[in-house]
Amino acid sequence: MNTTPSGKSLLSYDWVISLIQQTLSARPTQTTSLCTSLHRILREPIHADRDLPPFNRATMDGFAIHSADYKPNHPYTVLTDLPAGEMPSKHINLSSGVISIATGAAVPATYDAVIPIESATVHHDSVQFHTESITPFQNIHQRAADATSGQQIIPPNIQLSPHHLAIAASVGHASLRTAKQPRISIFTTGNEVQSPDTETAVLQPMHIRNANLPMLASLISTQACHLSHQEHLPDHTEVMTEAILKASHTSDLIITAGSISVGKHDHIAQILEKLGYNPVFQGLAVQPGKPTALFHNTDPHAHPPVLCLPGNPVSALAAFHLIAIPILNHLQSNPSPLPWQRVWSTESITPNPKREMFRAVKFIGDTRDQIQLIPWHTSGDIVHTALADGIIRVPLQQQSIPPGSPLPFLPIA
Ligand SMILES: Nc1nc2c(c(=O)[nH]1)N[C@H]1C(S)=C(S)[C@@H](COP(=O)(O)OP(=O)(O)OC[C@H]3O[C@@H](n4cnc5c(N)ncnc54)[C@H](O)[C@@H]3O)O[C@H]1N2
Ligand code: MOO
Repeated sequence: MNTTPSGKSLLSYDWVISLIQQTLSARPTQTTSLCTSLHRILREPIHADRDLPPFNRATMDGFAIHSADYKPNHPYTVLTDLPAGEMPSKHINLSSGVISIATGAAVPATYDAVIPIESATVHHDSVQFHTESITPFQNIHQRAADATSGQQIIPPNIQLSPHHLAIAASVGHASLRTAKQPRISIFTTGNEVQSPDTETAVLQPMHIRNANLPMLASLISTQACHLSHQEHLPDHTEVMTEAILKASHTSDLIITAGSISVGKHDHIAQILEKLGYNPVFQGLAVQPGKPTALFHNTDPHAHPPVLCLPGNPVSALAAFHLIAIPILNHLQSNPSPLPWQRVWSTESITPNPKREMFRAVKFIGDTRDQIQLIPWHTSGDIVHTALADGIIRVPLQQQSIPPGSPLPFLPIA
């Protein structure tokens, strides 16, 4: 049976994703100013407050004309010049000639076409055009062509990009209703793990430097959330308990790395259980990332969920992409799926028949859909990811996967 050493069954990755969706609740809604709304999840539909464009907009600098009156090389009187943002004087009889018009100006109702300046020869207040014929509404972006007043133009629950802010601004939203971003605390663990700035000469032979803290903190910065705290903890239950309790006040999710396997010095699960936490899942049939666990508390208002990533840096990297990002998306009701894409293997791959394998790969050639495995030296080897473009998902199966087979690929941040 596919179990952890403590006898619990390992859950499939897909099952764990559905458990996340069933167990965690989405964050509340708040109002954010337009300029602070970038990358947040929109929680309201945005409607056009008037027709878009609101008037027949000239799309070229040139001359506004009534198309039915058009004759090539005929001299037309230029009645006035119309810059964007202005109206022609009411005293001008527009049907007695054409007007010079700027891109972005509202074309008066008398006219239904704009001839670009490049097709015109101007002589004082007279103009002739060289084009053979013109068509109604040429070079005019017609009123309501983009949206009619009241029409929904951005649906709710999408992640806001700069162009969404442009759309919202154009219909008069100086602020938006968005999902509150989760505040995240990160803890790495381990007495052997020293600060990255420890000098080589000072580092003990049995010590290593902290690779996970900068990696996880920067991964958080790629997501729509707020890093409220980051700290390295020794393998000391009281210190770890205190730190987790303290972070509970300022976090909507706590992420730990390490100390979650089955060894004597792996304390996190027992600490969480003493604090009233229960596992949502603990142990996945994946490699790397097997010990990954999610705990939630019987008192979720006082104690945020805790996601425990394995300490091995490649496991933490993979589990962040595979598990933490779906959790962060779910907390904000961001329905975006992970950006899996299909790639083709250029070599034969031997799957793990008990655990779905996730492996670092790099693209071969320019098409970015042919991949090569990067040799794997255990999940402790972060060095092998240096040239990785992403990870592939290798299905659970006995038979080897022949070259040319399609596989799901997830880019790494
Ligand atoms: N008897 C068993 N032992 C292990 C099992 C198992 O099923 N039975 N699972 C293995 C797997 S798979 C993994 S993954 C690791 C995960 O263990 P932990 O999450 O408890 O992590 P640690 O033991 O604390 O550390 C593992 C490894 O990673 C290094 N590490 C930890 N933190 C950092 C850091 N911040 N920066 C760099 N490297 C770090 C640590 O020194 C260890 O070498 O358990 C297996 N064992
Ligand atoms: O799950 Mo561990 O992350 O396989 O090495």
